[in-house]
Amino acid sequence: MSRADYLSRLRRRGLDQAASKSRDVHTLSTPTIQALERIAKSSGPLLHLPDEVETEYRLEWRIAANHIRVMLCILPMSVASILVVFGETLLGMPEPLAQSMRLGFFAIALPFALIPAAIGWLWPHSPAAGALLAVSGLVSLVWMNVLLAQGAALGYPIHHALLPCIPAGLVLLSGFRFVPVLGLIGGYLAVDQLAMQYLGTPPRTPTQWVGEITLLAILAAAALWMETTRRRSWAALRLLQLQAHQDPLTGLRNRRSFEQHYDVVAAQARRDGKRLLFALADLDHFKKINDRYGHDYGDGALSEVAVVLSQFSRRPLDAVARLGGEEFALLLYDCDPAGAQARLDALVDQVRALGIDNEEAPLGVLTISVGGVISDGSLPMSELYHSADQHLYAVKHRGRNGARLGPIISG
Ligand SMILES: Nc1nc2c(ncn2[C@@H]2O[C@H](COP(=O)(O)OP(=O)(O)OP(=O)(O)O)[C@@H](O)[C@H]2O)c(=O)[nH]1
Repeated sequence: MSRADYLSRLRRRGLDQAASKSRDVHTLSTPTIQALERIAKSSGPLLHLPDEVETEYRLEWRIAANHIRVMLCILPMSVASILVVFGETLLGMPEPLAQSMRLGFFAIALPFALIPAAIGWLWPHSPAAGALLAVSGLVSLVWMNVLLAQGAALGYPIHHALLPCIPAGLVLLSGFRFVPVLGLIGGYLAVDQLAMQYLGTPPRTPTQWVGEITLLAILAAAALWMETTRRRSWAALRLLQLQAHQDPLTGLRNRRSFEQHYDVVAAQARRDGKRLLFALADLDHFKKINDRYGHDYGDGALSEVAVVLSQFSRRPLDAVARLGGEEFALLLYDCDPAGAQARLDALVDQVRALGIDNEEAPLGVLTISVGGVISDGSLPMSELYHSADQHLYAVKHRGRNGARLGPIISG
């Protein structure tokens, strides 16, 4: 089964949630890492993140900004509802205008603000809330223009300054994202022109125009600045995250990242009644390599073994890590004993087949010893580690270059 097929099957079963919870923070391509490094140091505007991480950035931002966006939808609407309900008494509005205001507010503005707020609350991953808010802003703008025209006809002029409050609010709700903000400003100006032409909104004075255009330009500049700063900090944070979870020599997960991943995978295995393979792999006579060929050669050997190991981690919930020194760990989700034994044997064969010189070792090449256990996810990783280590020790004891799989263990 190809990786794409497997991913779509996972999605159907809802496992992708677990995979994304334990996001493979260390698996970014070298060009992406280099681009992130450039962005983190750059002082230029509008930094474009590499495609590999752009979606991740947007998703994280959408989720992080969600609560505040929901609050921003609800709070101004609550204040506006008071003004709208008591418009006649508080603002001395003529009755027909107050009536249209109430109608427009409860039929258009309020639902158009509350529905996106609810969508954002219930489905924070979805981009629908943002899109709906933009539509809601434009519809509210048309409604405001109708009120302006009606106010002028009734001799109760409503100030034009109320109009740019709508794009200003939307810019805030968009989290000052530059491209959507430009779209909003364009939409605002278009609705404005159409309203003047077809709804009879009174034209602005030149000073009003200057004020309005200046405000829109300030909003656009603020969005550009915020978006650039945010992208730069995100790139720096992503690099830090990468370093905190990655072994610098081999690029594999480090122990911390592996332990976090194990917790997620174990919980998923318990939920789905699946088994997982946990294996410890330790290079044989590695000290002889360092002593005979030097530390750099040893480092190269570790990197090559890491490449072999990473090929055994094919599914989204699988993982491979360098726990320290010449010790590696492998975690395979949904693995039965026969499959597990076959993979561990293949690992041993493939490391030996690398043919990395180790003249002072019995076989003349670098080999690996592996101890593994299968569990149902009910045990903490420390117990699997302890058990796998005993099997690994047994392999070392009986001459190395082999794999031993223990019986299934559970809590
Ligand atoms: N080159 C290099 N060597 C490392 C690194 N980390 C640990 N080592 C070396 O790995 C060697 C481990 O030696 P031992 O623990 O005696 O294990 P071994 O020689 O592989 O013997 P067995 O495990 O019993 O087969 C030591 O010489 C460490 O210095 C590293 O990052 N790079």
